[in-house]
Amino acid sequence: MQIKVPASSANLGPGFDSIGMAVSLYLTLDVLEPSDEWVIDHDFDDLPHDQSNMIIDTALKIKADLPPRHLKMQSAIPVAHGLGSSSSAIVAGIELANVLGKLQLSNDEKVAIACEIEGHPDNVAPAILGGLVIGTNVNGHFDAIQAPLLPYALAAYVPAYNLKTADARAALPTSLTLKQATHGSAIANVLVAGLFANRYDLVGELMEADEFHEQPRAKLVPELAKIREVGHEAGALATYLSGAGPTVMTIIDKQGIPRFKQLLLQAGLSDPLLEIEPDTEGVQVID
Ligand SMILES: Nc1ncnc2c1ncn2[C@@H]1O[C@H](COP(=O)(O)OP(=O)(O)O)[C@@H](O)[C@H]1O
Ligand SMILES: N[C@@H](CCOP(=O)(O)O)C(=O)O
Repeated sequence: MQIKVPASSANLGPGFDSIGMAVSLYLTLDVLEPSDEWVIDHDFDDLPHDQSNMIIDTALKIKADLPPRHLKMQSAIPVAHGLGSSSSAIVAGIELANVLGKLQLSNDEKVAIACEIEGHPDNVAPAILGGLVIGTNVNGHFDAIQAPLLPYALAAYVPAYNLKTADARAALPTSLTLKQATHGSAIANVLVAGLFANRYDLVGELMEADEFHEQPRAKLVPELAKIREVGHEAGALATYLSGAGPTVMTIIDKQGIPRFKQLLLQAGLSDPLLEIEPDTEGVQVID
């Protein structure tokens, strides 16, 4: 049996900690034979191979008496790069507990559990549900709703350096003025309305008008401003900091990507540019 989990690109600009999109990079987890101890094979130097691995740790948080298995994990999701690698591990762990423990969890239950672990829904909710998802917690429960996807391709600029989410969150202010909070929230509100009204140009403009997190994080990801400028020249709809970075996501017509890539190189930006697209399936179990 195999569990397949998509990466996720969170925030989409002003949707900080609330809006996220599943994207076509995947973690796969092969559930192999029973074992005396939990063992997970993978090729990531910095990740553990025992039950301290986030995938197994998450599964045991949900069902502590799961009998140990030999697992094999492969992932195209760069770790600590703003593409939801930690969330993909959490969601894989929830699904592992769900299947091995025969829990029959609903998607809403998976989302609620994942949000409680991660603390915010904008990676785990799209990784579970697929598509573009908007969520938050209210009165002690998390809820997430899918919104229409933008009919565009995605180009993810992936700098070589890592940026742990915790470090990028430490760069944020602890408070905002009422004016900043209400205006930043209003921008996100109109972005969501624009998604349902197919007002793509307005959505693109609002995606680049975040007032919560991109400015204080700009010093950690100096490429963002330049990529956004090059994106405008290439006719992209929008460019935003993917999650906590350093990945920078550009929403662009597929046929515009080659010229975008060429303009980035001319601007001295030569790190990998991944041509991806939204994922619409979310977490899958493949027998
Ligand atoms: N495939 C994986 N398997 C197990 N743990 C993982 C995996 N991917 C990420 N993690 C855990 O998540 C941490 C990175 O989380 P974070 O800083 O939030 O980065 P990201 O922006 O990629 O989510 C890693 O240090 C590791 O502990
Ligand atoms: N809203 C969070 C999103 C973190 O996403 P990740 O892919 O970097 O884990 C934040 O911006 O801190």
